Amino acid sequence: MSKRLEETVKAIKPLDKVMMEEVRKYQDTLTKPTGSLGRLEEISIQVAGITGKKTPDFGKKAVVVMAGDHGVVAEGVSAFPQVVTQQMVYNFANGGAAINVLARQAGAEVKVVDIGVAGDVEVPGVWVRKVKYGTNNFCQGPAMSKEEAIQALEVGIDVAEELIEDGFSILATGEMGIGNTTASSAIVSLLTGCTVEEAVGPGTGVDNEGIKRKINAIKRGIEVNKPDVNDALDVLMKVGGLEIAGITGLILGAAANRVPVVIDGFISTAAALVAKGLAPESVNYMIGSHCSAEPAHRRSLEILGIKPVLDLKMRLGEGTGAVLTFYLIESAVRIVKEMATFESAGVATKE
Ligand SMILES: Cc1cc2ncn([C@H]3O[C@H](COP(=O)(O)O)[C@@H](O)[C@H]3O)c2cc1C
Ligand SMILES: O=C(O)c1cccnc1
Repeated sequence: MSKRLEETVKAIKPLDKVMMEEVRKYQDTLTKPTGSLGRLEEISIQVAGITGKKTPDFGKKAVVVMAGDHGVVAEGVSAFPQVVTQQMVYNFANGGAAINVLARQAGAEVKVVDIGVAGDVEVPGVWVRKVKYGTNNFCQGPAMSKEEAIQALEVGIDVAEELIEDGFSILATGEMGIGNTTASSAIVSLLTGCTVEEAVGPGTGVDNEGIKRKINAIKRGIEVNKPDVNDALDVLMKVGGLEIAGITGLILGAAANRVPVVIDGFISTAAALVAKGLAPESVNYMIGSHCSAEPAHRRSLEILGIKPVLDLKMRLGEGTGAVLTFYLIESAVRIVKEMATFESAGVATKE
C-alpha cells in the first residue's frame, strides 16, 4: 500500500453511534406507527451516522462514471466490441446515455473519468486521469502491476476528495468498460468464495458459448496469476480493472471524509468487495441501491453486507441504479426533517 492509501484507510472511522441513536429515537416520535417507514428509517439512521448530522443536506449530488478497458476482451467475453467504451465516453460527455437522463432528473451531476480507456479521449468535461490504455489480458499474466493498481486507487481517492471539496455531499459509483463483468466475476468468485460458474452471468448479453468463454477465461486467469484471496489488492491487480480500482478508491475517499457513497450494480459491488478487503469499516459508508439481473449480484451484496432497496431487473451499470436511489435517500432525510411529531401535531400515541 502507498502512504496515501494507508492514510485514507486509517481515516475511515466508525459511524457516529450517538447521532444514530438520536435519529432512531426521533423516528419513533414522528406521526406514524413505530418502524412503519421501514428501510427509509434505516437509511436516515445510516446517513446520520455517516455524516454526524441529524438531517444532512444532499444538495449537490454526483455520480462518478469510471471508464476503463479490459485486455480480457481478446477472449471473446463480451457481446460488444472494445471500442464501445470510448464511444460511450463521448456519449456521456454529450449527455445522451441512460445515466445522463436519470442523473438530470435526479438533479445529480455526471462526472466521467477516463482512468483506462484503450484510446485517447479528448472531449471537454471528461476528467482524463489515465493510468494505462486498458488492462492486460489476465489470461496471460496480471491485469496490471501493483503500482498501476495503487495509482488507479489513488485516482479514485483524488476524485472523491475533489468532488467533496467542491461541495458534493453524496456520491454514487458508476462505470463503463466493455469486458468488465468478466473482471468483476473473477473478483466476486475470489472474494466471496463462490465458484466461477456461480459468479458468471450474461453481462451485455452473451449466449451460452459466451458464458463458457467467460468461465474459461476466469479459470485460466486464476490459474496463471494465483491471486491471494486474503489480499484484496492482489486480487484487484491480477484479475481486476482500472475502473474497478477507481471505484474502490472513490469509496475509500468518500468514507474517509464521512460522505455516503451509493453502490450501483455488479461491477461497483465487485469494487466494493475490494474496498471491504482493504478497509472493512468502509462498508458502513456504503448505501445499497439495486439488485441487478446479473445472477451473482444478490449474493455479492449479501456477503458485502449491504442491502439493495430496488429490484428493477436492470443490468446496465453506469451508475443508473445508484442514481435512482438518490430519491429514496433524500426522502428518508426529508421525513426526519419535515414530519410532525405526535406532540407537535396533537396526535394521540398508542394506548
Ligand atoms: C452500449 C453499451 C452501454 C453500456 N453502459 C454500460 N454498459 C455495461 O456493459 C459493460 C459490461 O458488460 P460486458 O462485460 O458484457 O462487456 C460495461 O461497460 C457496463 O458498464 C454498457 C454496455 C454497452 C454495450
Ligand atoms: O449489474 C450490472 O451493473 C451490469 C450488468 C451487466 C452489464 N453491465 C452492468
